[in-house]
Amino acid sequence: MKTVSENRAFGGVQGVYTHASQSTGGDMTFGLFLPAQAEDGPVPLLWFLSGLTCTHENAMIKAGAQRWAAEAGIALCFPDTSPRGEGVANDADFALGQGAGFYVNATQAPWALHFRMWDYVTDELPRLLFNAFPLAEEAQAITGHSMGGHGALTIAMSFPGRFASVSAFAPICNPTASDWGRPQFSAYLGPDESSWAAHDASLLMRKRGFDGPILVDQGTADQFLDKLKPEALAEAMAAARQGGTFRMQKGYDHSYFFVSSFMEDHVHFHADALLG
Ligand SMILES: N[C@@H](CCC(=O)N[C@@H](CS)C(=O)NCC(=O)O)C(=O)O
Repeated sequence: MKTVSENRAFGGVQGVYTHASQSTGGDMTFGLFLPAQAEDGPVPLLWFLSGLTCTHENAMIKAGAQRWAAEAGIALCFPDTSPRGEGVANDADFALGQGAGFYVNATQAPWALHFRMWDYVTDELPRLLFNAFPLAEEAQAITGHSMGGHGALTIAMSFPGRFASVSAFAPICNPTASDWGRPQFSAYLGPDESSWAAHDASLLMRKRGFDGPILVDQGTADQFLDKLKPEALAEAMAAARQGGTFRMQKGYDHSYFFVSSFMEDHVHFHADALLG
């Protein structure tokens, strides 16, 4: 692992690191914020998974999470959203290929070679982080924006007991029924739609739900509402009798102005679950 940069922030350190990844077969970059409390021992970890077109950097510099995480004594990890590089498959559509890994393990050519973001985020990167940094493996929570909200929700429901809490900002809620989902799952996972269900938060909600608190925020003026399908997740939560909070935020769009507006609430929500 190589250090790209480390900057003092809110009494802690915002770092950026690269490492050779086995799951994606190339170098991967991530951001990690360690609060000052990490100098005295392991701290809880909140994952932030980002959306389409994002690298590790967008949320790190625009979501405004560090201030609240520093106060709560929680670390933040900002993974990249896909493998990258010249030898890595890509597509002219910004919603497929580099910057659009959708947090799945691709099984289809040409994607299967590198696009293994499920393994990367749920297995390889956690192992690396818990070995290299003062982080408490038993105290994890997860959040994300848009495609990253989809990743956060599907990962949280797929690993019962791993995450104390899950939240999402404008998540892609029902990708198997959306233009943000169907083309990508066809490309990455192939035509057999039965393999898609494990990556649809609304279907997982009806099947398993999440054993812990959930917070979802969605702007009513989001330009991508027809693709995000918040109603599918809200209906699934009600049908599954899932405890949780689903908020429609009047007038907010899809941007990081929306994300940063509600970041304090989300970090406090996760801090309550992680620290009691
Ligand atoms: N570039 C796309 C929009 C993609 C987009 O809004 N991406 C969101 C996540 S789904 C984002 O976070 N973009 C990067 C940023 O705002 O920093 C378009 O023109 O329609």
